[in-house]
Amino acid sequence: MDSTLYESTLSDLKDKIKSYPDFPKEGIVFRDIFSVLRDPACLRNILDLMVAKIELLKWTDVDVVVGLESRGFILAPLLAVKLNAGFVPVRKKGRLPGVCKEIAYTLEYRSDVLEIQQDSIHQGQRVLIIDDLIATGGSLGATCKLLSGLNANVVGCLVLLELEQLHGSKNVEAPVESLITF
Ligand SMILES: O=P(O)(O)OC[C@H]1O[C@H](OP(=O)(O)OP(=O)(O)O)[C@H](O)[C@@H]1O
Ligand SMILES: Nc1ncnc2[nH]cnc12
Repeated sequence: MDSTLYESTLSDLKDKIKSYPDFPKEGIVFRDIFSVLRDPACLRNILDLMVAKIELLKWTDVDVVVGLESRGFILAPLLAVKLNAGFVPVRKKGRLPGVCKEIAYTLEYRSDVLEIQQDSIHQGQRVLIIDDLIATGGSLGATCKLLSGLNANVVGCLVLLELEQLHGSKNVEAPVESLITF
């Protein structure tokens, strides 16, 4: 994709993302990806732009795409198909059967526990982590730690939106890239 088209498509997407002040708590400005996903052209553009970014970063050679529950589950499997990779979920505690590894974490507006199935990734597999958004980096940081515990080779994390002022990538041990910053 040529760089002028890339930039204008991103700028158009950014303009269409709706923001909700004081949701889900006072002081949080909630950036709602569903306001663009419902538009078929925007959904297609998001996918194309994410693939273009992955190609630019040379992150294409991956075995597994990991997605974070729940909004990460929308984009991760779509990208896994494009990259000819498998999809592995990281879920909130108590939802995955079998032996799981867990980690407690804090995000912009609450705390929780994340889990991954122990047999879902093999030692040395190349992993790309996908989520909709990075705020404090709590969720992606915890996911990287879970994957380190499975001896995975995390190539990087790609998100659609980054909340720049929170400097979330500092809390993530793998490289973090985003398409749109607020
Ligand atoms: O960088 P952080 O501070 O960790 O925040 C980012 C996370 O917050 C949201 O998840 P959340 O679990 O709140 O909601 P969801 O279940 O709708 O994805 C979002 O989808 C990211 O995963
Ligand atoms: N400000 C925000 N908007 C949407 N999702 C979020 N997850 C964490 N912080 C968020």
